[in-house]
Amino acid sequence: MSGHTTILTGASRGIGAAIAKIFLSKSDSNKLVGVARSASELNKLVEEYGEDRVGVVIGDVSKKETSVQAVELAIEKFGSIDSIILNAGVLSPVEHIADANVEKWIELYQINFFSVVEMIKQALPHLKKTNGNIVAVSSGASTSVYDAWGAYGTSKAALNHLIKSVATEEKDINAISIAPGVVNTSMQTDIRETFGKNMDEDGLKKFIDLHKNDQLLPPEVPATIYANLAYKGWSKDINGQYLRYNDEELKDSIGAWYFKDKEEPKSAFEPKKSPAFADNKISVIFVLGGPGAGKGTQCAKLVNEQGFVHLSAGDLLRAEQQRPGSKYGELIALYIKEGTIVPQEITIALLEQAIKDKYSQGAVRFLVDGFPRKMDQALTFEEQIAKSSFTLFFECPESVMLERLLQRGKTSGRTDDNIESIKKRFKTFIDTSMPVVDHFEKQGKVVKVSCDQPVDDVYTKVKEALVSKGIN
Ligand SMILES: Nc1ncnc2c1ncn2[C@@H]1O[C@H](COP(=O)(O)OP(=O)(O)OP(=O)(O)O)[C@@H](O)[C@H]1O
Ligand SMILES: O=c1ccn([C@@H]2O[C@H](COP(=O)(O)O)[C@@H](O)[C@H]2O)c(=O)[nH]1
Repeated sequence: MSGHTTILTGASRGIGAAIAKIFLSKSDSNKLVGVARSASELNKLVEEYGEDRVGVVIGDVSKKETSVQAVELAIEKFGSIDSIILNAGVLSPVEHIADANVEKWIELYQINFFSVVEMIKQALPHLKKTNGNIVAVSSGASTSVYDAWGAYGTSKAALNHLIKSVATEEKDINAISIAPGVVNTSMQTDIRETFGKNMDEDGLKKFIDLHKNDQLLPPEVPATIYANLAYKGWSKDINGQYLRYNDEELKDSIGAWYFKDKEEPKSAFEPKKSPAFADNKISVIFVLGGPGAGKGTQCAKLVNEQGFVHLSAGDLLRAEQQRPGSKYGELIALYIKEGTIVPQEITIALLEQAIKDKYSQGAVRFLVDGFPRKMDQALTFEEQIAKSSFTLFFECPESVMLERLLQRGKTSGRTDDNIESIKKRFKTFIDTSMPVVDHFEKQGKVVKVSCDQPVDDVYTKVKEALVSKGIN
């Protein structure tokens, strides 16, 4: 039996579910034993990747038999264990120490800490044979105090120490503890809706604001780091350490793709930087509409007849995905197939470069197609690159878009022109992209064109829309 086998706890939701998918899509020879309390999501993994690559253990990680079963299953089914990813964890009880219900703290420790000791102990003899990797999902709360998070924070601090200890005691294995950043999972929903009542107002507001300003990380971002670490390992000099998912120290080990500056969210009092193309040096029209509405088709006509430069964010991402040596390739592929929005840093960097290249060749009129798809992109683009003149929005019934995409899928070769991805893209469009259209509409900067007609009829309306905005 060959390939890399990992055991992943907390595999059915949030970061764990994303790690499972990313790990399994990295290589057809990767195998996973997923551990979770509920079966449904793990069974979906079995359906998608096959019984010969996915083993399932349904159980409570705080029970010894769950770890024993996971290790036994990995060995029986796949023959070895190359890594374990210790992700299962709970946040509750969120309460001040003065009010501590110690029984509840012990329950939390059973899950967040003792289950990890047990799983490491059970897997260790097998990990030693493969010089395997132990990757623990820690938290920023292990080193910083968050109000009323004493139980969780101390358990994660203990986890960091455990990882350092095992890396020191066991020379044949590697162990590392990584904090995932503030991630858009059900834990954040619980903080906002339930646990927050015991936190002080300022502490809770930070989380509410991150959510409101669309600054929570998609689970795929840290999940990619965890999957890569488990799969590829890391350099000796960081073995045993606690790091954040975007720390520079990880860069060399995994060629990671997502390293944000370590700066905190900007203060409201900081002076705003002006965009790269201030003072109307260029004109930018955002072209938005549902998947398959016909944005690309109409943009192509405008390029031919009116001399615009057409930049499709989707095309730029697909080109970056294909570019040999791209460190973002795998990540982009995953987001596109899932119909979700690639982290803005990647897309905006690609767009900025493309605009600068074209500008240096004399271009000043840009159609930016399929962007911004998310509020954070809209705000960052207008702050850092250029203000948009307006948004051309294509309205189209979903049934028509579906038909067009399925038709296009017969020849496009796109990984997202299939019914599963299309459904996800429609959902992302409604949930994530429509708020951008609403945002610009409130500023009186949206022109709508209905596009459920033949291409040339739509084009006539597009030209009228441009004329209404002073463009001939
Ligand atoms: N008005 C139209 N009538 C019929 N078919 C159309 C029309 N406009 C576009 N199409 C076809 O529908 C498909 C989707 O069009 P297009 O690629 O332009 O959409 P899009 O909005 O850019 O899609 P995506 O967001 O997925 O990139 C294409 O195969 C195109 O030929
Ligand atoms: O700003 C963007 C634009 C696109 N994406 C991703 O690409 C696919 C395909 O985009 P098309 O415009 O249909 O070519 C889209 O579903 C997203 O996954 C993105 O992340 N950010």
